[in-house]
Amino acid sequence: MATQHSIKNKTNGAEATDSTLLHRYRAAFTQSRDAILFFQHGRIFDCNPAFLALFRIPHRKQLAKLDIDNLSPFKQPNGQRSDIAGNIRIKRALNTGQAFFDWQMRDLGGREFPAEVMLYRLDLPEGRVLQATVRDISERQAQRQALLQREQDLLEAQRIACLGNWISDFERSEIRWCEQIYQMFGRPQGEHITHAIFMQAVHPDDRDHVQTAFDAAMRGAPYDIVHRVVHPDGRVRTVHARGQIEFSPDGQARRMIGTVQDITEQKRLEAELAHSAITDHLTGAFNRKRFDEEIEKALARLRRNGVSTALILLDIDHFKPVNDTHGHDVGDQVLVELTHLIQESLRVPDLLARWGGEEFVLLLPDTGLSEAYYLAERLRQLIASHCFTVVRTITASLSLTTLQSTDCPHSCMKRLDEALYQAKHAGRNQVIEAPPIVSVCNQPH
Ligand SMILES: Nc1nc2c(ncn2[C@@H]2O[C@H](COP(=O)(O)OP(=O)(O)OP(=O)(O)O)[C@@H](O)[C@H]2O)c(=O)[nH]1
Repeated sequence: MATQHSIKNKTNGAEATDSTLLHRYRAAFTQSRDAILFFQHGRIFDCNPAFLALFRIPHRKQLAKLDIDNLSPFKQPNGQRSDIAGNIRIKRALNTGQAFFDWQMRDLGGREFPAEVMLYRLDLPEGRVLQATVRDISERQAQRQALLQREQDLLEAQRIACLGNWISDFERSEIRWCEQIYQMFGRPQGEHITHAIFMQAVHPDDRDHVQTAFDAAMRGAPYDIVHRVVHPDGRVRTVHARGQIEFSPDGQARRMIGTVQDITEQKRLEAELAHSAITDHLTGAFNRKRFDEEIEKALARLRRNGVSTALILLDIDHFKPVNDTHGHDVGDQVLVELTHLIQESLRVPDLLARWGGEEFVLLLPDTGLSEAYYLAERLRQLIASHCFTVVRTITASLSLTTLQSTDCPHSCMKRLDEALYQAKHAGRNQVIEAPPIVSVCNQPH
């Protein structure tokens, strides 16, 4: 008795479940937001409301007149004819049971839109039919397009800023560079980059510096370094790299993520600025600022190591008549020519500065009085024998001295000035040695 009752319940339960399921399937079909249709031999014989809405079919009765080809434009965006390309996919679904693809659709109002299509073959007692699920992906594509556009904008901004981004993946032992960095490093796009290849591209003189910064970054310090890179063709660029290590929860360094900026041009401008700050614009000789720095260093060297430094002061004779007779431009030209003439006679450590107007000063490290006299005399003769543009002949008067440990810049320049005055008074075009007196410096400097 008990067994009979239980079978009846089971039977009732099974009947109830089937009808519920049918109800649910129907609801899923009619309420689905995806457009679903069934077709056979190109004719649609059933669809859900989402399909009618998506393709703007006003009434279900119109389905009878509708061919599956009416739902696509004549050609797909890749130029293929929709009917031919569509048939290939239908055949694939019939043969293999399914086919998934992206497709350009067209509704009855003529609006075209991209869609994702899933075709399933259904083997029904009345024959093989195809179920198609069509999903409008125009919004997704618009989002993808916007994302692509943003990526391109970012790349463009990075290009303008000469900036690139990189990831050093320690787990895979590789470095991933953006396009920009391959250009910055002069490497072929897409080359597999390892730490060793990166270090090879770093200027040999900067490698230790980069490795030290990298090791510090591995201990958690920010990676922030300026270094040079050498292109395979030998060109050198200067870059500013910044990065930060990412650690896993157990404290393992997983990867370093960062940026690198090409600052070659900025460095060139800085160097140009620094150079112009210590250079006389007309002649290209150093200016007084640079001379003042160098004389202080020479005095410090003398006091520390007893290294002798000589100074020569040079003043063009009768320069005023040059300007008065030939004009200021010719006077300028004489100053430039004279500078080149002197510079060609100097050693690398010697420094030529324009002291003012038509006066120049030479600082000669590691030079004694007799050597300085020899150079001064040589310069005097060179100037007197040189044929200057327009003016042809000019002469110069020179004085010289060596730095004394009790000197200050002011005292030795005073000594030189006095000796130069004597040279002028003695008839110009001559060299006078300033007596090496022990000076007491009371001038603030
Ligand atoms: N063209 C040109 N002339 C300059 C420049 N700086 C100074 N001078 C000129 O140099 C001349 C110097 O004249 P003075 O100080 O009288 O000396 P000098 O005529 O050379 O006579 P001595 O030094 O006594 O032999 C002046 O005419 C200045 O105008 C410059 O940058 N360009």
